[in-house]
Amino acid sequence: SCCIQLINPNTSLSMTERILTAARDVAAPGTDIFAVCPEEGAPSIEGHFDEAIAAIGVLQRIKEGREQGVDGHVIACFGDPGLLAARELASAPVIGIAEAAMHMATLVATRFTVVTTLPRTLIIARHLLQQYGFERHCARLRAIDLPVLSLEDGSGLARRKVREQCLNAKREDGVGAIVLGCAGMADLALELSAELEMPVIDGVSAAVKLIESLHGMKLSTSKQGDLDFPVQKELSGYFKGLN
Ligand SMILES: O=C(O)C[C@H]1NC(=O)NC1=O
Repeated sequence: SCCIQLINPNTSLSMTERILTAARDVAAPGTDIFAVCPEEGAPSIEGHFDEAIAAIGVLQRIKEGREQGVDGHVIACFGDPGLLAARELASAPVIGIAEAAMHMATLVATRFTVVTTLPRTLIIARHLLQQYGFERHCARLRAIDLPVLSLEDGSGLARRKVREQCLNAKREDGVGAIVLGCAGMADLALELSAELEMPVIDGVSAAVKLIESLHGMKLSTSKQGDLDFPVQKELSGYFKGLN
């Protein structure tokens, strides 16, 4: 069996619930998944400032998950905030949903488009493409120009905008796959894949399956080199219990 800690780095409980549902829908029979979010922080993550804030909450939860002995951690925010810091702190594998979705896209298509929320967050996806080495695989970055929490407002507007951008990508971008650039879009992947007749990939599902694969291969985060546990030192104030 495999126990996965799903971390929503933003503090919106409704989003955490929806992310957990999407994860459980694809989990293998022997996989248990539970979801957490930071006690304090940003209700949505829409830029560099929000990412910095969120990373601290992610690290807090990573430490708790390590102490609970989880078999893997998913950082369920498309910016993968705190990913490498989390890997230093963790024993088990840590997978971000952006890297997971991008990897899966390269396995089923030669090029993909990313569809995310606010245009100002496109640079974050661009930075990740550079960091992960996927720049040449990504043909286009698109945004629906709505805030992250518009995916939670029940109006259906965000879903319609995501569908619109996916149709544009299929028609214009010359890509074989689409990556959904927000954890809050997780529940749209299957219906859009069916309607567009092409892989529309959600990072939450992708990350869960990658953790299961790593677990099955008995692979954990390497402690050889730069992802070793953090250098021991006296951390003060809020950070006291982090190391
Ligand atoms: O950058 C985005 O649009 C998506 C990112 N923000 C957030 O609060 N959860 C996410 O997946």
